[in-house]
Amino acid sequence: MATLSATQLLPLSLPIPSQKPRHPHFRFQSLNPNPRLFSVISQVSNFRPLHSVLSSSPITVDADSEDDDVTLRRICQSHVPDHILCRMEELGYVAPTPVQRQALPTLFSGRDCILHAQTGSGKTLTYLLLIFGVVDTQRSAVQALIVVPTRELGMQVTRVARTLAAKPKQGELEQKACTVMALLDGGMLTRHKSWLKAEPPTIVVATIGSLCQMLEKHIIKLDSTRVLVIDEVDFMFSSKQVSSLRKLLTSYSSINNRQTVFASASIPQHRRFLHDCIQQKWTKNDAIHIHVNPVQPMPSCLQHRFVISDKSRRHETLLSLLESDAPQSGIVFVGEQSEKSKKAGNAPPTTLLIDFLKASYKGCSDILLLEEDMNFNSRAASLSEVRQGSSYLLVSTDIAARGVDLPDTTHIYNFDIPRTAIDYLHRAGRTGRKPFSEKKCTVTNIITSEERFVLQKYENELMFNCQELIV
Ligand SMILES: Nc1ncnc2c1ncn2[C@@H]1O[C@H](COP(=O)(O)OP(=O)(O)OP(=O)(O)O)[C@@H](O)[C@H]1O
Repeated sequence: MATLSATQLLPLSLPIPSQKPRHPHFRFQSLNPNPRLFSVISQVSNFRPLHSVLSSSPITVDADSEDDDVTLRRICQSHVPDHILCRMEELGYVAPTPVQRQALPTLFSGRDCILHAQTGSGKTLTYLLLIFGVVDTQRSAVQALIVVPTRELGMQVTRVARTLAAKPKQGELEQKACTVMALLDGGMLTRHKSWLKAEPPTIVVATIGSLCQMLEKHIIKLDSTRVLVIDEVDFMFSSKQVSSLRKLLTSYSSINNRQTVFASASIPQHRRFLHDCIQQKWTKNDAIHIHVNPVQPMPSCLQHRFVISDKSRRHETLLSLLESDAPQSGIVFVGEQSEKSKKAGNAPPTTLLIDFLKASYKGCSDILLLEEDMNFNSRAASLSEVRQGSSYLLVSTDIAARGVDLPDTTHIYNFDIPRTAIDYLHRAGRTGRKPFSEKKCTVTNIITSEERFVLQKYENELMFNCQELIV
């Protein structure tokens, strides 16, 4: 069966970070920079999974059963309507990913949950299955709310939800189809207002700005909301909109009426976060942290490389990398333009790079740009072109680093080194997104010799090895 040894369910009685962990196994939660310890951790935790020694945890998760053949249908059977399960299988979701296997039974039990699992591990389907299990499509009210950081991620989640919720075939069921509204920055809020007034959708996928506008004007009501999901929760709490988020969690809806789910591949200081969730009443007291594969924060199918290049020669270095890799589909991440450079009237680095690639790289006809400064329509056009194309090269800022699911991406290039290890994890996680595939995907960093120590720091924090490549 799949190794579930690293699965760790943290119960309420967690030590807050300033305290010494109550149980020595808690040390496995931290990202240990020592690669030797990595194997020790695996062995020890194999020997004694944490949740098996924590008798205070009232939840037994089915996912740890010795059943290799467990299917998503079996896990969801008595919770999710059959037509959703059929649709799910038609879409190819048959076997559960580790996070689905581990989290769904807990979610169906009604507990608030922090879903903490690798990029591309299937967290979206996990919380959507919970939602489909809870909502009653006969009722005309917003019963589930999913909050996302960007319009791009919102469109993607909406698309998956709508695909799963596709109207049951005629005569099959008398059930009304589940309606899904995308209430996202850059959308036509007047149209949404009329829709919300006429017949509220069952599920709303929203960015916090647009949502709060609707809440302040009392156009959207959350009294009937039974599930609230905050996706990319660590990013949301570190964004400028944190006060709106707090308000949403405590004033606009109440923990007693809803089940709260937080999801991300990175939750720094997760024990403190869980503690805060309970203290601040963002979740109920028995909220649980489900951490899948904590000893390996990034998918194992990723190969990491670096190339040392002079700043002034990075365009040429990237070009020779592309020519030798000939990637089927890739994303090139470029850092944001500094304020100083903007004030000096310089062209953005993304524009300079895309112009260079269009003029000199012949390996791909679809070279596209995605960045914050583009208008929403152009951003949507870029992404939909990328989704339709069989081969693409997307030049993007970190706007594409969180949540965006382009499963065919085989290569990531960090043209500029990410600012933090967490940014590295999310950029790298735009590839290796086929849960049951063994196919290797590549992450390549173009760095200066001075930046080598920064990359080394990320390697230690995220426990991966980066091989030097000479071009
Ligand atoms: N059970 C499954 N079987 C096959 N594919 C799956 C399954 N669950 C999810 N997927 C696919 O895995 C990919 C990644 O899923 P998803 O976008 O939910 O990842 P995520 O965990 O939210 O990642 P991130 O942290 O990067 O946002 C998607 O293309 C999705 O269709």
